[in-house]
Amino acid sequence: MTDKTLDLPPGFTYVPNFVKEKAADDAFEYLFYNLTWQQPRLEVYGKLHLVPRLQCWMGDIGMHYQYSGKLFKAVDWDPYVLDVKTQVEKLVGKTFNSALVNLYRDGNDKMGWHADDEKELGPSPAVVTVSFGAQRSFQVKHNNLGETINLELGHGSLLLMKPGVQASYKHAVPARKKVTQGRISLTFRNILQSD
Ligand SMILES: O=C(O)CCC(=O)C(=O)O
Ligand SMILES: [Fe+2]
Repeated sequence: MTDKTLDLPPGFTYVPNFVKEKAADDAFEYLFYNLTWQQPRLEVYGKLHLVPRLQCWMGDIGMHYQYSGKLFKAVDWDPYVLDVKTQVEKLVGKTFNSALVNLYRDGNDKMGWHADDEKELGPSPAVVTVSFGAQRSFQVKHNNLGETINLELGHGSLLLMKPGVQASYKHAVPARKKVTQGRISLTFRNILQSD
């Protein structure tokens, strides 16, 4: 696999047209209407807040995921997401047993700064994001360097964060008030322990 965008930080690989445009259009529509979306409440500094996006956690049977002190039980693989997973695994050369699927209904929905560094992912996970719908900024910031790098994740694109990235960088999807369209991201992960 070659890095298509040369100014990415080390450990990041971006593939703009991982899913072709027409198939990506169909994928957005299909996922939007067919997944069971949830908007969990998470506790932040002792107060419960609805997460500012919708999500669907899926994976192999028995997978669960601890996130901000809350346990999410995976629903069964959606057949289309499973198909994308197989293509991702071929490209990346790693296997994944779960996916957090995020729906940003419009530019008000967002995800704050974090690393995908939950202990269930192991010390040095690979995380892959496949995006459908509105182009959104994906910001990346090194833990010791101030600079925020803006990546634009397009419709049908794939972003790979290689092993090691989560220990050094945080990432976020900031609000973009002018964006009126939705975006869905499939974020493939490998959870080490299961029931
Ligand atoms: O929507 C995205 O591209 C990023 C999502 C993300 O960082 C996550 O699910 O942990
Ligand atoms: Fe993340």
